Formats: sequence, C-alpha cells, structure tokens
Amino acid sequence: MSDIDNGRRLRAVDDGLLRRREAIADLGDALRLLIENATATEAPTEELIRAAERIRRAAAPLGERVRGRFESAAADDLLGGVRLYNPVTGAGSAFAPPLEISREDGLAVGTCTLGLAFEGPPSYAHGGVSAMLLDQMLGYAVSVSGHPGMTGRLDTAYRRPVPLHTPLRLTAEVAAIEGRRVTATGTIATADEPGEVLVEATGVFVALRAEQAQRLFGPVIGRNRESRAG
Ligand SMILES: CCCCCCCCCCCCCCCC(=O)SCCNC(=O)CCNC(=O)[C@H](O)C(C)(C)COP(=O)(O)OP(=O)(O)OC[C@H]1O[C@@H](n2cnc3c(N)ncnc32)[C@H](O)[C@@H]1OP(=O)(O)O
Repeated sequence: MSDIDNGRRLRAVDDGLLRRREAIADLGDALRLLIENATATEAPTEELIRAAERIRRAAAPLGERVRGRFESAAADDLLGGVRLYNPVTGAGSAFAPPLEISREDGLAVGTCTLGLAFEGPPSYAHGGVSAMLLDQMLGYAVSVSGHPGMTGRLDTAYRRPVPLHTPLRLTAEVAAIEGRRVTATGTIATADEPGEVLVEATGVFVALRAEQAQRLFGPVIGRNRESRAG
C-alpha cells in the first residue's frame, strides 16, 4: 500500500471514529432528555405505559453487541483521557449532567446545570450529586497537575443548598503534593454568584504503586492493548 493510500485509510479511520463519537454524544443527549422528561412528566398513565413499551423496543438493538466489564468502549481513548461514558463528564452517559471542565489560569473550572433527575431536597440537588461533581473536579485538577491518583478521601461541607435548573460554576485546584498523596480543594457556586460558595470539598488522592495499578487495572490495560493490536 502506498503512503497516500495509507494516509487515506488513516483519515477514513479518523473520520469513522469522529462520526461514532458524535453519534454517541447525540444518543447521550437523547437519553438525557428522556430521563429529564420521564422525571418531570405528569403525562396520563396510559402514556407512561406506552412509553415504557417503546423505550424497551428502542433499547433492544443496542443490547445486541455489548462490551464486558474489562473492555473499554471502542470510541474511548483511555490514555488520551477520552471517556465518553464517564458518569459525570461523559457526552454519551445518560446519567452525566454532563459537567464540562476546562482550565483557567491554573484553576479547573466546571460548568453544568442540574435537572429534576438530580433532586434531593425539593428543588435542590441531592448531596451525593454535589459530592460526585466535586470528586470529578478535584480528580481532574489532580490529573492535570501530572500526579494522577485515586480518591482516598473526600470531605464535603454543604454550606447552602444547590439549586436545580440554575447554571453552576465549579472550581478545583491542587493544594499540596506530599509523596504519593495529593490534596485538592474545590467549590460549587452558581454562575450568577460565583463568590457565594454553596458546597466546598477537600480531597486526598493517592498515586498507585506500579504493582497496585497492575492488580487493579491489569485486565483492562491488557484488553486495550489486544484491541489496538488487532
Ligand atoms: C494529563 C492528562 C489529563 C487528562 C484529564 C483527565 C481527567 C480525568 C479526571 C478523572 C477524575 C476522576 C475522579 C474520580 C476518581 C475516583 O472516583 S477513584 C474511585 C474511588 N476511589 C477508590 O476506589 C479508591 C479505593 N482505595 C484504594 O484503592 C486504596 O485505599 C488507595 C487509595 C489506592 C490507597 O491505598 P494504598 O496505596 O495501599 O495506601 P497506603 O500505601 O496505605 O497509603 C499511601 C499514602 O496515602 C495515604 N492515604 C491512603 N488512603 C488515604 C485516605 N483514605 N485518606 C488520607 N490519606 C490516605 C497514606 O496515609 C499514605 O501516605 P504516606 O504515608 O505515604 O504519606
């Protein structure tokens, strides 16, 4: 195969992957709309019965070819940090708000709006959801600092309730690195009043020893290598 042919083939692979990622994000959007509408609905009972039947029919073909616990999604790039089904940030996750994170002058900044599916106390976010968002924010700050680790501890202080249907602004940054331990802090506020902290968190992330990483993630890393080679 000539270089040009090979170049075209690689381009086609990239286009195919791009198209798949867009399709996954579009399916994620549709599923999030479904979850929000199904949570907010006051439609007649007969409509709920019909909807359940239609949703089961739509789900069946997706279940015909599925991956197992140790297989990454074909459209993911684990080493490049692409995780389309991450339950907090993944564009393909039905469950994710999704939270969007970027870096602004060394600070990790996240944005999202929570719908009724995330309700705890009436009209406000469930406390576990706030902790989940902050775990991801802190984990991101720790990863981009070049010292990735797993959450060993996450302390959250709930100062004010987090309103639903309100654009939120989250922040996170690394506070200290001591050997394998990285401490990070973060906050949740509304986008309109970023100075009024609603929830704050401090987390300790622990870098894995090589033998620990192999024990915990060996089967996933092995499968990933096999699928790249094949
Ligand atoms: C650059 C590219 C960017 C791309 C951008 C990608 C962004 C990508 C964002 C991902 C963001 C994901 C964010 C979610 C992250 C999860 O959700 S991780 C999942 C939840 N966490 C877990 O499941 C962890 C479960 N726990 C464990 O596996 C083990 O307990 C741990 C945490 C690995 C530690 O085990 P260990 O290594 O045996 O612990 P050990 O040797 O006893 O302790 C090591 C050190 O850590 C300390 N330590 C251990 N546990 C704790 C604790 N609970 N509290 C305080 N200190 C502790 C020890 O005191 C010790 O300190 P030193 O004595 O060395 O000073």
